[in-house]
Amino acid sequence: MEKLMVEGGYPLNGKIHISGAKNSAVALIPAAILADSTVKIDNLPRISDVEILADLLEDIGAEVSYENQVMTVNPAGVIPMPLPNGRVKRLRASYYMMGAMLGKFKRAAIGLPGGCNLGPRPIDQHIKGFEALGARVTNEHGAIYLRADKLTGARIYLDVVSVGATINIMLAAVRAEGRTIIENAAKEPEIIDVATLLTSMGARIKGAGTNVIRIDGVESLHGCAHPIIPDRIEAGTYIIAAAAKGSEVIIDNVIPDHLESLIAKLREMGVQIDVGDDQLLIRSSPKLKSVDIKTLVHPGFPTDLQQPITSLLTKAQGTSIVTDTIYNARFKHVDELRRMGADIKVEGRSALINGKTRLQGARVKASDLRAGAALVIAGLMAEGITEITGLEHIDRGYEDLESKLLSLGAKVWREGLTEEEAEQVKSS
Ligand SMILES: CC(=O)N[C@H]1[C@@H](OP(=O)(O)OP(=O)(O)OC[C@H]2O[C@@H](n3ccc(=O)[nH]c3=O)[C@H](O)[C@@H]2O)O[C@H](CO)[C@@H](O)[C@@H]1O
Ligand SMILES: C=C(OP(=O)(O)O)C(=O)O
Repeated sequence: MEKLMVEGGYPLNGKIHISGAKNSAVALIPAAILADSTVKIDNLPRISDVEILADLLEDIGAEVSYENQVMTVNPAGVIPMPLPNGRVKRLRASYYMMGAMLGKFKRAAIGLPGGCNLGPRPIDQHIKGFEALGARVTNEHGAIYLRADKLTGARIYLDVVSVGATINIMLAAVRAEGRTIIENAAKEPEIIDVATLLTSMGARIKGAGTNVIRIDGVESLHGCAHPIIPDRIEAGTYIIAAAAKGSEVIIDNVIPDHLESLIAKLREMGVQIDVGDDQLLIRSSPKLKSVDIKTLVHPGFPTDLQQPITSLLTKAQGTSIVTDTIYNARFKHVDELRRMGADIKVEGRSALINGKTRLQGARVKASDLRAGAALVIAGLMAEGITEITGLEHIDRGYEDLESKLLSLGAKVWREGLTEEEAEQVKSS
C-alpha cells in the first residue's frame, strides 16, 4: 500500500496533455467484442479500470494487446462465459459486459458492478431496456443473468437519464432485429464516442448526443480503428488545480465544448480562461468569488467535478453552495477537507462552503475517485504536507497523475505505508 504525498504552496506553471476519456474507454472496450474481427482503440488511458476490463476480455477468450495507449482486441475466440464475481466488482463499467454479451450471444451472466460508492446506484433502467428488447433478466446470488431467444427492437423510455443505461441498451440493440428508440437518453459526450465506434463497426445509430437515439439492428459488426475522445473530467480536474494554484497553465488536448459549464463557473469565480481549438489557458486570480453550483446531466455541471471544485471553493471569498442532484451521498470528501481546516457543512444534498480558509496539510483518505482528486487539489493549496491514502481509487481514473503534476512544478510523490499506517487505513 502506498500514500501520495503533496507538499502544498508551489505555483503551477506550464502545459499538460489530457489523456483519453475513462468513461468512454470503459464502454469502448466491452463494445469491441461485438465485432467479428479486430478492433483497435487509440489513446486509451493507462488506468486500472482499463486494465481490469482488458483482463475481463481475456477471461472470456478475446486476444488483447495494449501498448503505447493502443489497445487491439481480437474478439474471434470470445465465448459467453459467465463472469459472476471477482474482477467485475472492482469497477462500475463491468456492467457494459451485460449489453455487449447480450448483443453478441443473446445471453450473459455478470456480477453486480462496483465503482465509486456515492449512495445507491441501481441498474433498474439497464434491466428495463434489456427486458424491452426481449431478454429475461434474473438476479441470482448477486449476479445478473440475461437470456433471450432473440432480441427485437423496441421503444424504451428511460425513467431516469442514465449514462450507463443509454450505452448498455445501445450495445444490445445494435444486434437486435428492427428499430430501437431510446427516449430520454443521456447526452454525455462519451455516448457519442461509443456510438461513433459502433457506427465504424457497421452499426446504424442516429441521434447519439440528443435525448432520442434510434438504432436499426444489423446482423454483424466488423473490426475498425477508433481514437477515443479526451477525458473532460481529467481536464476539469487539472483546470480546477490550475485555478487553485496556477499562474499560467495550458491544458492541451481538450474539446472545449465538453467543458462549457465548468469554464462558465470558473469565469464567474474570477478565473481567466482563454479558449483555443483544443487547448485552454488558465490564469488564476488571488481574489476568487464564491458561486453556487448544481450538478446536472450533460450539458449541465458534471457531478464528477463536484468534489474537485469544492476544494477550490474553500479559497473563494464568501459562502458557496454546491448541490449534487445526481447522487445523494457524494460528500465523503468533506470530512477529509475539514481535517485540513475547511469550513464546510453538508445539509441534505448540498455542501455549504465558507471560503477564505487556509488549508493545512493533514493525513486524509480518498473514499472514491473524485474525492481523491479533491484531496490532491486541496493538498496543492494547503500549507505543509498532505498524505493521501486510498490511492486505488485515484488510480482507477487518472493516468500519470504525479508526473503530470510534477511537470507543472508541484511537489508530489508516492511513499510506501508502514505496517502500522496500513493497519490504520484498513480499520478507518
Ligand atoms: C463508468 C461511467 O461512465 N460512470 C459515470 C456514469 O455512471 P453511471 O452510468 O453509473 O451513472 P448514471 O448516469 O446511470 O446515473 C445517474 C443517476 O441515475 C440513477 N440511476 C441510474 C441507472 C439506473 O438504472 N437507475 C437509476 O436510478 C443513478 O443512481 C444516478 O442517481 O455517469 C455518472 C453520471 O454522470 C458519472 O458520475 C460516472 O462517472
Ligand atoms: C463515479 C465515477 O466513476 P464510476 O462510475 O466508474 O464509479 C467517476 O468517474 O467519477
